[in-house]
Amino acid sequence: MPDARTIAASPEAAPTAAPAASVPFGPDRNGIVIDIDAVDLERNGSTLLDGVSATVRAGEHWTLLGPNGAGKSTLLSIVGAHVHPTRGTATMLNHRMGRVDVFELRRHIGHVDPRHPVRGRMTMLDVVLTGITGTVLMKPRWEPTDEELERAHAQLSVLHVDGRADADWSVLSQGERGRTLIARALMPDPELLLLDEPATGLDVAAREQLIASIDAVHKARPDLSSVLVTHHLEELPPSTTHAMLIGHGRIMATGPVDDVLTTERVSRAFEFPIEIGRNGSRWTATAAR
Ligand SMILES: Nc1ncnc2c1ncn2[C@@H]1O[C@H](COP(=O)(O)OP(=O)(O)OP(=O)(O)O)[C@@H](O)[C@H]1O
Repeated sequence: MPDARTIAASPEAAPTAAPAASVPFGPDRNGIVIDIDAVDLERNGSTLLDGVSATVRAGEHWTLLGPNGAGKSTLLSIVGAHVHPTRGTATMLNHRMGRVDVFELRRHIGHVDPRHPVRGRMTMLDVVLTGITGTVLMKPRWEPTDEELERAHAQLSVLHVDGRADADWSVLSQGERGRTLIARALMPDPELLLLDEPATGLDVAAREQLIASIDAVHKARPDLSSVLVTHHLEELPPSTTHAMLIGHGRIMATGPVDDVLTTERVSRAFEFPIEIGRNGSRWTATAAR
């Protein structure tokens, strides 16, 4: 059995940390949905996050950018209430980690994880419906209501894949899977949507459709806030409002997207000369000559 010191130092989110909350899950009275304050995360003797602070308000769409190993997914796992900070505080939807049942908190956060493990025979619609139960598999003896079925189809329709609702997961393309996972994450009607490299492995057409779908979701749900992790500026939806650059577990720049995504700041974060450009509502990044 682990001793008390091991438990206290464990970064894994304890499932039953505190009594059920009476405060509703949503923005606080200042409209803040994510409040990360002076967060450090240590694992196996390494510092993965070092003094990270971030504030996200309702309706903002953030991107978290940085080189491989910078700490992006680690930060997203704290915001998704999967990992506790070693030091500092993480408050999402007006509930601080350590004082809230993380399972309850997670039900209000849509998390699109490209490594989502679908098992057994499931259709696209089945996978979307598991967003209601918060499970990987269809819950035994659980049946969706007509309203839930209608909502699942409506989500797939916004993402332009409703025609494939009955297709088996095993035959879906990467792009169809990506959009299925977004629809799944939206099923509980979350206040916060986290997207971890949603365009990984997509061809250019599927990537463009995905970006258009994310924009459509932002338009359909103006109160929704989102955080999208990527390495590629070309993958940023035009609806992106803010950006954070992260390097070696530290924040390098944060603020409105046009202030942060500059040639100088991006080059510093990636430790490589990169020229940032705009192509209409999109961003480009090329090696500076
Ligand atoms: N359990 C762990 N123990 C020690 N180091 C870890 C652990 N988990 C992650 N790391 C390290 O933490 C650093 C940050 O990892 P993270 O996955 O957050 O980076 P990232 O910015 O998302 O990277 P990528 O762009 O490559 O996905 C990496 O160097 C990784 O090897």
